[in-house]
Amino acid sequence: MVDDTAFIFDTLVVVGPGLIGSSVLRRARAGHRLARRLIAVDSSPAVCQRVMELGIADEATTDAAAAAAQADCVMLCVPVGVMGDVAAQVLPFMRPGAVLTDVGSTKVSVIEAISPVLRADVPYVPSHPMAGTEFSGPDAGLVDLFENRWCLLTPLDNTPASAIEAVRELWQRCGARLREMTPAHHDRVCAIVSHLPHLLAFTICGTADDLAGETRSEVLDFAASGFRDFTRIAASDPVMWRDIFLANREALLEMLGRFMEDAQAMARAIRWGDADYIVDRIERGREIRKSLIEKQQA
Ligand SMILES: NC(=O)C1=CN([C@@H]2O[C@H](COP(=O)(O)OP(=O)(O)OC[C@H]3O[C@@H](n4cnc5c(N)ncnc54)[C@H](O)[C@@H]3O)[C@@H](O)[C@H]2O)C=CC1
Ligand SMILES: O=C(O)C(=O)Cc1ccc(O)cc1
Repeated sequence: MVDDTAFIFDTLVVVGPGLIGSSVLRRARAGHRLARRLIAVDSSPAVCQRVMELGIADEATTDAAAAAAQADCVMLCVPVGVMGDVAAQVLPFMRPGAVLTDVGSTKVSVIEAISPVLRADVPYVPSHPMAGTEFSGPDAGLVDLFENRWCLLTPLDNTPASAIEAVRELWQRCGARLREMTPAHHDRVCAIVSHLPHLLAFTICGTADDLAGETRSEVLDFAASGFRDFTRIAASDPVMWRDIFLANREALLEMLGRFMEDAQAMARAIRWGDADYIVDRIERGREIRKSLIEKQQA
């Protein structure tokens, strides 16, 4: 049991204090007893400087090894494509018993990338807060980003219960609700609820942009009619989403295949005037929206 009147960790090191990392730092700064001391690590000196200007860490450095040596917990908040490299930079310097965690949007590939450099005396708890925005960087963080949102944990068979409990407590103090699942199940779920919607948003914006001249300017002028909601998601960070698509290739392609079949079925219903099919599909969409509102996840 974690003592809920004490800090969970003495020193928390957040590697990659962008949208997600800086939101955790802001939460820790706001008196939720995540950690007594906060160190931010980023490969960009400009990000380190900004973190200090924002006052959301006690220290900000590009020296991952020196920070890791002081950590009771290292949280990796970098794009999923560099998780393995960054883990290799911090793990050799971590103290025995310190906890490693990450916030990556894909889990099988991140665990595969980190596993070869893992140490038996450093427990690793993979996590994924299901909360975010289309913005990036340390200025984009929000103290209440995780409030009432799900955070998914995908512990390994040998992850000690005490480390899982500490990471659970950290997310709970960020306001999140916790669920545990296997990494493979996580990746299938996220492929349909998060990764495919982003793929569709990027694609529809590209399709609209490919339309010639006049029509393109009309897209911008009259976009309020549905298109606008896609553009918010399509404004997300290219490196982050490139990495997610490549990392979750199999599950994403499976969900895309199913979607394309269903889109074909809709096209067929429209061609043949199958009004009942069309209405049924729209009603299912409305039901899903209604249940999200009821669950306060809309
Ligand atoms: N943006 C979102 O809505 C969500 C993102 N995630 C995951 O969280 C992670 C971070 O995403 P964001 O906070 O959105 O990204 P971000 O772009 O806002 O921040 C990432 C930070 O990592 C730094 N960085 C990149 N490579 C590095 C390296 N090799 N060494 C040290 N620092 C490095 C960048 O300079 C940047 O400051 C990603 O793995 C993403 O999949 C998870 C949930 C939601
Ligand atoms: O901004 C949005 O709509 C998001 O979907 C944010 C988001 C992005 C990536 C994740 O892994 C989880 C949440």
